[in-house]
Amino acid sequence: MSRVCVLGGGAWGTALALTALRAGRQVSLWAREPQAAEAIAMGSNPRYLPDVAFETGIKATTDIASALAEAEAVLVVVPAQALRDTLASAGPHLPAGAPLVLCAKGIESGTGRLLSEIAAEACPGSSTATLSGPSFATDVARAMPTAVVVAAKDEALAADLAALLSTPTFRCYSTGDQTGVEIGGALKNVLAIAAGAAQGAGLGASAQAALVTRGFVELRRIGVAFGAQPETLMGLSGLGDLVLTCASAQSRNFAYGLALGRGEPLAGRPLAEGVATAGIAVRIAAEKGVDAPIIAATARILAGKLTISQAVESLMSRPLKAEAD
Ligand SMILES: NC(=O)C1=CN([C@@H]2O[C@H](COP(=O)(O)OP(=O)(O)OC[C@H]3O[C@@H](n4cnc5c(N)ncnc54)[C@H](OP(=O)(O)O)[C@@H]3O)[C@@H](O)[C@H]2O)C=CC1
Ligand SMILES: O=C(CO)COP(=O)(O)O
Repeated sequence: MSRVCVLGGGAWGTALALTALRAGRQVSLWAREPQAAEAIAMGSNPRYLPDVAFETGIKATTDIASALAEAEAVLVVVPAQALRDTLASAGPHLPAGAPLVLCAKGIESGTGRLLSEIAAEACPGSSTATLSGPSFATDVARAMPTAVVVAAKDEALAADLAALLSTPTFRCYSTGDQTGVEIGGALKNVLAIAAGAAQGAGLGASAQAALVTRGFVELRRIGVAFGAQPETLMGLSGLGDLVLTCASAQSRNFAYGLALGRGEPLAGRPLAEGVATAGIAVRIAAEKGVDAPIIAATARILAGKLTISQAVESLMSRPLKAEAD
């Protein structure tokens, strides 16, 4: 494999296209807007990576068929809720045998499908992998040291894709636990909103640490209920990404929570995947019989059904029991 196509010209799509370029691959990229494609081809992405100038060499286009032509691997880097429609557009042009590498973090809000399940429905002939882990697009675009994981049920495919995308500054581990990697990436976004809201509401550093730690327990419980391996949830794509995004306003999910906690306007903010994932995560947890009170409280706050102080009161007054986890 040496020809990589990236679907999506946002922050993460651009950063991953640059990584593939730096790994020595031929890289095409599909963006919806002509200005975006032109800028990326010329070494900038003013809307999504405003402060980063980068090398040229990405063949960016608004023509999805030409972007996909001859691709040997396809990185799908549009928001989770746009994945199904994007794959429907890409499907007729996918080169035979090219795996889909799913790079978004979320769960489909209407159906509860994981992203690999959406891909299996939309492109039944394609194999899929998931790329996830603690990695801010600006860091990656600037070639700052970063480690992620590529997961596929076919472990040899995961290892091949990890080798395809690794560079001296972008270290890709590989695993066969795709479900574990997907769950970690989706749920950490919800918890990052909660952590940002706690900070914005001035609840203090002790509350913040309790929230992240007990939130991780909920992420792990849900992951295990899906059959994920606990080690995966403890790894880069679970705990690692949770730690990153719950501690930095560079995270759009954390920043969304911060604005929420401060009572600032939320309309028009950058993409925060956790907003669409929170409600469906609660439904999934309930279906699996998993107790997830922090995720549930976050969803209710986002839906305007609970204030942050009511959420704190309800979480702090839950009956204490000996916690096995
Ligand atoms: N940014 C980051 O640091 C990281 C992001 N991710 C994940 O990657 C995914 C994408 O995030 P990111 O690139 O940062 O997001 P951005 O908001 O930066 O970019 C989103 C991109 O998707 C396109 N897009 C939006 N809606 C649709 C749609 N309905 N159909 C097709 N394309 C659409 C946008 O195009 P247009 O401009 O035309 O609207 C844009 O190119 C998310 O799931 C995120 O969680 C993962 C790791 C790191
Ligand atoms: O997933 C990310 C880092 O690993 C990016 O987080 P945000 O989408 O919250 O910015």
